[in-house]
Amino acid sequence: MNWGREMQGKQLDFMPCSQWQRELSNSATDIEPQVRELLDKVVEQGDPAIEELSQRFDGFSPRFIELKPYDQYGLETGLLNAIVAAGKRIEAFAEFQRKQLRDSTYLDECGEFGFRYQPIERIGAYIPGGRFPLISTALMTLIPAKLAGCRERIACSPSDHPAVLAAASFAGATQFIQIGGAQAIAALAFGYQQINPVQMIVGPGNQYVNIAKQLLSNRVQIDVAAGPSELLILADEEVNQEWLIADMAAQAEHDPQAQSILVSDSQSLLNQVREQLETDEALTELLQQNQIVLLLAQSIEEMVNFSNQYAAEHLLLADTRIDQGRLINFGSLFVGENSAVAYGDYCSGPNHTLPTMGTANRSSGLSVQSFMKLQSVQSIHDQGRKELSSIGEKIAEAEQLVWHKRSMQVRS
Ligand SMILES: NC(=O)c1ccc[n+]([C@@H]2O[C@H](COP(=O)([O-])OP(=O)(O)OC[C@H]3O[C@@H](n4cnc5c(N)ncnc54)[C@H](O)[C@@H]3O)[C@@H](O)[C@H]2O)c1
Ligand SMILES: [Zn+2]
Repeated sequence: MNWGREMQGKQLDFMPCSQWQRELSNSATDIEPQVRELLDKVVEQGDPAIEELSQRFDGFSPRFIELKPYDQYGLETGLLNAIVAAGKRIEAFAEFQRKQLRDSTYLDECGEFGFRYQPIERIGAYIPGGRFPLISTALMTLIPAKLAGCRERIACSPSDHPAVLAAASFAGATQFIQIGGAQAIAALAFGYQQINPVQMIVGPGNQYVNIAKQLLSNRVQIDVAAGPSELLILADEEVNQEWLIADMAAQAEHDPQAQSILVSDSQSLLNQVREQLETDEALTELLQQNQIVLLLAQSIEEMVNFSNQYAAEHLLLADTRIDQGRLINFGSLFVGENSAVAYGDYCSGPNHTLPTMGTANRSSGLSVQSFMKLQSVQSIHDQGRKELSSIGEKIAEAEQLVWHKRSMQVRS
């Protein structure tokens, strides 16, 4: 059924949100063998393979670029100030997060037990640069890593755009390598020249980058599955339609597969939005390509349920009837129509690297915590030895692990 089209002069209903299914892209699997081959080549040949791939796909050899202070790249003042202002806000949020991550212990009759946060020592941040130099990605990946306390923070990008270098410098990259694609991910994971293999790789990228990260995820920690951008808006009749239309078009412009969905229980709102979209050729096209989707809910309840089941990367709550506490699955929640997702993309503070494709129902976006390990620490005191032996020995006996039993027995 062709929802949203006119038939014999009569508007059909909008597609009910209960019938909407997210389309899962399988295009990534097509190039997987190709990326696997590139990585195998690096495993076999090492640095020369990385150089050859960089020449083949980008026409240059990887280059270590020494970063200057961020204000020495000759950037136009307005842009430089904006990078600094955005960077400071992202840093303030990361610092706030860092402060919440407190090491902690408790004492009981057996000893002292606790946990501590430990930064991952060496991380790599991929900053895409094929199509656009992504200034904000440099800030969003490197700043939390710095605040977490990661000792080495290696930025890789095929771009040597001065704004990317300035942002990487402001964000505290300890090294910068101009290298792109799967070969950049390989260089980070296996090491390259003076670079030792990193323990974690973050940052978005095209399919070559993402598949390389996934294929190497048994060697290195990787960040969220950041697929095409998604926006879900829950709206009531009072919303500013012009603002929401701009928000939907904004997330759709990230990528031809990016998608913005508006869900409302008001058919009249959806009708008005559709009418406005259809006054513009480009916006009509987004509607026809399903990059903007308008869905009708039967009730507020259904809007909440849809949102929780869809688990959007970005969720904009533009409906004063819905309590934000009822929304449980999203990458980042934007409350109220003032809160444009574009602010979050660039400069409000919280991270823009977020889970997509429904993975927000089980995973989180990038944060200071992503760059840290949670370690447990225990210290048993004299009285505790006896107490714990009396418990553990019995279990070891049942498991027939004699030396386990013995190691407790000798202490009891
Ligand atoms: N989800 C997010 O948060 C987020 C944010 C920003 C960007 N992105 C995504 O990042 C991507 C950026 O892509 P991009 O291409 O502009 O830059 P990129 O830096 O990710 O990729 C460019 C590199 O790809 C490699 N490459 C290109 N063609 C190749 C081929 N045929 N075989 C092997 N390697 C090849 C080259 O080495 C090149 O340097 C976009 O898809 C964008 O949507 C996502
Ligand atoms: Zn965006």
